[in-house]
Amino acid sequence: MSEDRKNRQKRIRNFSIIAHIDHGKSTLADRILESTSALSKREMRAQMLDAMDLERERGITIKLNAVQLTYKAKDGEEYIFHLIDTPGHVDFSYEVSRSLAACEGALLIVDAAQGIEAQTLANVYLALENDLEIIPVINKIDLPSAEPERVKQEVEDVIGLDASDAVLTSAKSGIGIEDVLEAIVEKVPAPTGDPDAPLKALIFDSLYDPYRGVITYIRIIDGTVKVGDRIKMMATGKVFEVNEIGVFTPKPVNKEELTVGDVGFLTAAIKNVSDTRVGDTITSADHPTAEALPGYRRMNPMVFCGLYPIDSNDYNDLREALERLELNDSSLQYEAETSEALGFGFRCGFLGLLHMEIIQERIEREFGIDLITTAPSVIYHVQLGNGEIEEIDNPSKMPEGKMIEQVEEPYVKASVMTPNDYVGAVMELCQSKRGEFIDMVYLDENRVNIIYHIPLSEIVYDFFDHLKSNTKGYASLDYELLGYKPSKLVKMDILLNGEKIDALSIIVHRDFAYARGKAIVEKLKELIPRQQFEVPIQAALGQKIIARSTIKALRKNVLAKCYGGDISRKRKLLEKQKEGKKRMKTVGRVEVPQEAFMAVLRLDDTTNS
Ligand SMILES: Nc1nc2c(ncn2[C@@H]2O[C@H](COP(=O)(O)OP(=O)(O)OP(=O)(O)O)[C@@H](O)[C@H]2O)c(=O)[nH]1
Repeated sequence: MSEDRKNRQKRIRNFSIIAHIDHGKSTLADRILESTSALSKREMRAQMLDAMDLERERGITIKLNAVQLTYKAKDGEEYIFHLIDTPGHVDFSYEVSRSLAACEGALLIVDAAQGIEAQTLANVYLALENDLEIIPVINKIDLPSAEPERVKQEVEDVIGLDASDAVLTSAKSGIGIEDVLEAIVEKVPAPTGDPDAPLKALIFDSLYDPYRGVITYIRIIDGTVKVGDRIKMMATGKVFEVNEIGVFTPKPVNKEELTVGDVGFLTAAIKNVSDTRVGDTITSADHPTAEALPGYRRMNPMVFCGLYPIDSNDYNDLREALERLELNDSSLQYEAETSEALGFGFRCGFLGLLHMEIIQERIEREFGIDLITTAPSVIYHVQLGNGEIEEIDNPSKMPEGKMIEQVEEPYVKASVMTPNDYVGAVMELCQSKRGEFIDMVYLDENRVNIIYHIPLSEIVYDFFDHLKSNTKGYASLDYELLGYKPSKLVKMDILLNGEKIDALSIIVHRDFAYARGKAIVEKLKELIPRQQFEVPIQAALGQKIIARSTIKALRKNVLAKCYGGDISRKRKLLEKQKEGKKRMKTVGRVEVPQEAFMAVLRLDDTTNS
């Protein structure tokens, strides 16, 4: 038995595909699935690995997936592949690292026309950190603008990888797919663990299923696990009995055992997702291993915002929705908060803006709850006169100005790769976002990597959108947290009808406060519909009003037309009004639409200049 396992182990290859967004990762994964006949053509829906609707719509990959495939190689042997999917967006690099820890190799896809982009490099570093064998794949060679030789050279010069035998593919037209499969067999090392040693399995993801409890996605590093075994979670010491074991092909298929090198799933009537921490080690309860795997470093959310139900009766449903989402997404954080303006809601922490938007959309779609979201904020470190340091993730909680000694904000190191022609545009954008120029490195005669230190708060909102539009989509961005630096920051309050609206407060740089305040009150004037009465909008620093505009009163009352007579007509009109109010929240006496809460940050280019 043990011999069989060892023989089988030699034929296992565990790998991920890493790429910059849109370089063809999903398309290549589809081709690999097709040609290892995991699915019949008919079953094969486009982009099978991107299972969730949202992912398909947005064309991005969020959740990790692991598929077992079999491939009959040219040497006549049948190999077992585990393809572990990774997300491609900059917000999710932590999840990339998680899946890479379950692999021995990675296919590095580079677009033959575009060459290396910011996340190509970022992903390579993650793969190197995990000691993976990297196989360069130059994709989209069918494009007229493809320059595979130039891109190979770039891979050698910029990444320092030997690209002489890089695989050339067109995932779209199916060219080079067999070469990719053969390269996996030849270059990715087989797993090295011992099938007879005590069990050591890495949890790289988990998912809550209402019927089966928590489903953990595992990679076996040492030992073997069978149905009926008693297993122990090393972080919590909790013991469970294994109910089900299996692999995804991509359909779930139950198995009797998983052994060294296998990547699959396990259920054990685990009701509480906190018992299966991603990165934890599962071992045998009866023959435990002495040492757990190193695990993952915990990723802290970087962006925070308030989520409030429009209908306050939905509060409990919103709590439930967040609980459910957290089960499958350990990087989501939330805690209850109250706002004078918006009532009861939650302060939530996200990895980035895209993560935030995805969660928000899922709550609205999957749970049917209409939300008001407040403008996202980063965490500020506020040093008080008495030496204490407070961490502030909600601008309205900023202490009074006179108590503050100093405010620090998080900075990131941003690298922007761009064609030469847009260097000016990129630098202008970075400067306008309070960026500090650090370095500029030529990748080849036409492409540059520009490094800036920029406050995270300036990056999170619309930096990426501006970058794309200022460079016609050619520039790419990657960033990592640098640390905290002192800044001249102040809280700006917004008053509607004389009342301070806590959910609209923001933290701004003092030098930009006046321009920003002016722009915000003008924008709010456009966004907030006219009411029955005049509504002044003011921006204030402390007690001092720095900008003001006024929404004029509505001239006509819709009901006035009804002459008090026909009651059903009156009701209809009221219904109609209600429809129009869907995404509004009454704040004090003023009805404020969702867009207004975002408008404090999403302002056009002019605000920082
Ligand atoms: N011409 C050409 N287009 C390709 C090729 N491979 C992928 N594409 C196209 O490139 C676009 C992006 O491909 P995806 O496979 O979705 O890219 P991805 O890297 O998975 O993107 P994310 O999932 O968003 O990270 C799609 O429109 C594909 O049809 C190729 O070999 N040639």
